[in-house]
Amino acid sequence: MNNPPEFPVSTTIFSDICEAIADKGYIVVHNILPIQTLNTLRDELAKMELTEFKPAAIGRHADQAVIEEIRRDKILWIDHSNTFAQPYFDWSEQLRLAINRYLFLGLFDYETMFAYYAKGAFYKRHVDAFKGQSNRKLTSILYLNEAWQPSDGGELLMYQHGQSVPFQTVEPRFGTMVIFLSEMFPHEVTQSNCDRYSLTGWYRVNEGTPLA
Ligand SMILES: O=C(O)CCC(=O)C(=O)O
Ligand SMILES: [Fe+2]
Repeated sequence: MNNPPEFPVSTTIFSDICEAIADKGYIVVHNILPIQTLNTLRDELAKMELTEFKPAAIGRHADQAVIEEIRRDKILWIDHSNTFAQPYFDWSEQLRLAINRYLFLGLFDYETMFAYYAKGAFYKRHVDAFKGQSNRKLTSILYLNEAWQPSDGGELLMYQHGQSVPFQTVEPRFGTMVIFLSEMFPHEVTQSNCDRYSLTGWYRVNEGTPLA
């Protein structure tokens, strides 16, 4: 067996993530980013007018009534023009390079959005990418809810395909990140009983890259 590539000492978390993705397809990590980075993301998110958040869509063909049956979150795409998120983008880029080096996934770029679930919002069971139909390969979700309580709901439930009992429940606590292969796990967000904030990203392969 080949030795895994070496990682800089300060980034052993990347090797842990790569190993977990290779082994079981997902990982949940707590306190994943420096507290300053998390605080900045939370502060900037709080400053953004919630009116800037738009109801999320699902594919091209569903009408708004159908969408609201499936998901009630509101989203706001962010990119490099949002300079406050640079440390987050730098970290995400290091992860992309590590994954490509270790797993040869050919991740090409990264799209990311803030998601806001108001009281009562949810997202029914779905997969982020269908095999052969999407260039989304890897999903990352960073939670930014400081005083989260179990009674607040809004949990991420992860399923194996064909199973109706979740194998993993993730509480959307401040600084927790879940990373998973986008095609591999159906998942849902249970009804949130209070405001719930997250930063969701998808690593994509290049359009035109044949999907395995
Ligand atoms: O916020 C979460 O826990 C999951 C969100 C999700 O599944 C999605 O945006 O596709
Ligand atoms: Fe999803």
